[in-house]
Amino acid sequence: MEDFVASKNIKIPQTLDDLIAGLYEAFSSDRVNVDYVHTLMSLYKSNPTEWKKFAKFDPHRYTRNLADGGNGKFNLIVLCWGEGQGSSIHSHADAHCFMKVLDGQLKESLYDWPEEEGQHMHKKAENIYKKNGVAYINDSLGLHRIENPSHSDTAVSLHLYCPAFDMCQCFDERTGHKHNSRVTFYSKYGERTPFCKFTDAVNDVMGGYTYDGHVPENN
Ligand SMILES: N[C@@H](CS(=O)O)C(=O)O
Ligand SMILES: [Fe+2]
Repeated sequence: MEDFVASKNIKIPQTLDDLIAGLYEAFSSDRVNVDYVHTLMSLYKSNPTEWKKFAKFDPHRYTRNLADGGNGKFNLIVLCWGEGQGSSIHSHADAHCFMKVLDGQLKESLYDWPEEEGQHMHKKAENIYKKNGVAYINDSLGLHRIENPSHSDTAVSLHLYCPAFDMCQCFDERTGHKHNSRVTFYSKYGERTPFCKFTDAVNDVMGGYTYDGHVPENN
């Protein structure tokens, strides 16, 4: 990574604001340089005083808290994982997905896309990411599930999605059956989003039962 830093002349982000400024620059053109963004996110050293305002936990499920809308190019989201909380196996709506651990540890289980329904899904790898580690996935690499494996410590991660998305697919590990799922924001810019019951056909929600003012199309 150091060679890459030297050769690309990357300015090391000293603060979360520096990181966000670097990301705006990185996403100012339409081509996403995955290695560059990965390096930039790795170089930022997590400082809780900078991201605590976004980190809102829920006792029942992991939360998604919008930190920056990336000028319409990307979403930067702080995810909070209580002890033992995790996501279901899911896809990423054709987006680039970067995940940096800000606190604690997270376990990623990687799966192949199911070839046909009715078969147990194949787990192809398991990775543990420690504080400041960065993971990357997109749909061509497969599906994943993230968990906080600790039963005594919480975990926090910073996710960058480009482009932003509000629906993805979730999969049943035993059968490969998939269904559409809405991804919501538990808070935006540090403010809790108001509760609302959805009335459309999508009944699964990732990231907290909230309504963020935008109703996606029915599935
Ligand atoms: N992609 C998930 C988080 S994770 O489990 O990777 C989400 O945006 O909610
Ligand atoms: Fe994910």
